[in-house]
Amino acid sequence: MMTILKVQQLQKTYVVGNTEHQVLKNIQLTIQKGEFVSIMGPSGCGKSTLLYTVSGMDQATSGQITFLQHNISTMAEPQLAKLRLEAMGFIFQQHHLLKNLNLFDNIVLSAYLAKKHSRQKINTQATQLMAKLGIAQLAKNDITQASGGQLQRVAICRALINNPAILFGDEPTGALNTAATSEVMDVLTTINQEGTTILLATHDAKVAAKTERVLFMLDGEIIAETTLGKYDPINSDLFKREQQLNRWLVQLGF
Ligand SMILES: Nc1ncnc2c1ncn2[C@@H]1O[C@H](COP(=O)(O)OP(=O)(O)OP(=O)(O)O)[C@@H](O)[C@H]1O
Repeated sequence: MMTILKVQQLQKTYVVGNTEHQVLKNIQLTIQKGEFVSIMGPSGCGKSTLLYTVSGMDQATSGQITFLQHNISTMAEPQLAKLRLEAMGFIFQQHHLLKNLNLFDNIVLSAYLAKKHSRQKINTQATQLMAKLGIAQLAKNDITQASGGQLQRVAICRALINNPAILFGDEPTGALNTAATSEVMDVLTTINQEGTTILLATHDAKVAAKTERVLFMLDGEIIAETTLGKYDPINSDLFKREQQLNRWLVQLGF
């Protein structure tokens, strides 16, 4: 096993007026390459802050964050931005696609900016990704010509275009209906099976039940975790996984 992300004694404090608000308290977290991990916990417990801090989008107050061989905690912003572009993918509750570009161009834009590969190679990769996610026919559409679930799949293609080592998701299914949530989770499961490490925050136990390991946060700390093992859409008993997770969440008072 190879550790992809190691977080030690991470603290994050926001100062609002004269008041310090400690949002992350002494977080320890290790993610192995290839894992699919979710973070649950009540609203305001710090899930998003944790994702943004470990990915270097937000600065830690103290502690150490090691991503691959990079010490994120001490990296300068230009290097961090390059690392994020080349090695991390992000999906959010809202797709944040640009409305003046068609869906294909939304996907390729960050890879064109990264300039690591020729446009021809990037276009081929985008076409393959869209086909894999079942949205090839939407390439020329704009964002008003696709459903919420389809747009989120476009956002996933965009996040994967630079072949990131890790994909972060902040409530990636939060704006979707049940059917679209299930579709997106199946897509993420396939991507994970193919080797991409995934860390996502979710309120939804049905989403977390499809992940391999679930962390529970309360008031800025990870207070518990449970391992469900890899979800296999063909052979896994999803109902059993959901029951197991719900029992655990009830024990935690969630
Ligand atoms: N930029 C900021 N300045 C001040 N306080 C902030 C800032 N961002 C977040 N917070 C506070 O930090 C705490 C944790 O917020 P965060 O969004 O990380 O929680 P969360 O668990 O993701 O919540 P939700 O599930 O509702 O998205 C909250 O009390 C929030 O108000």
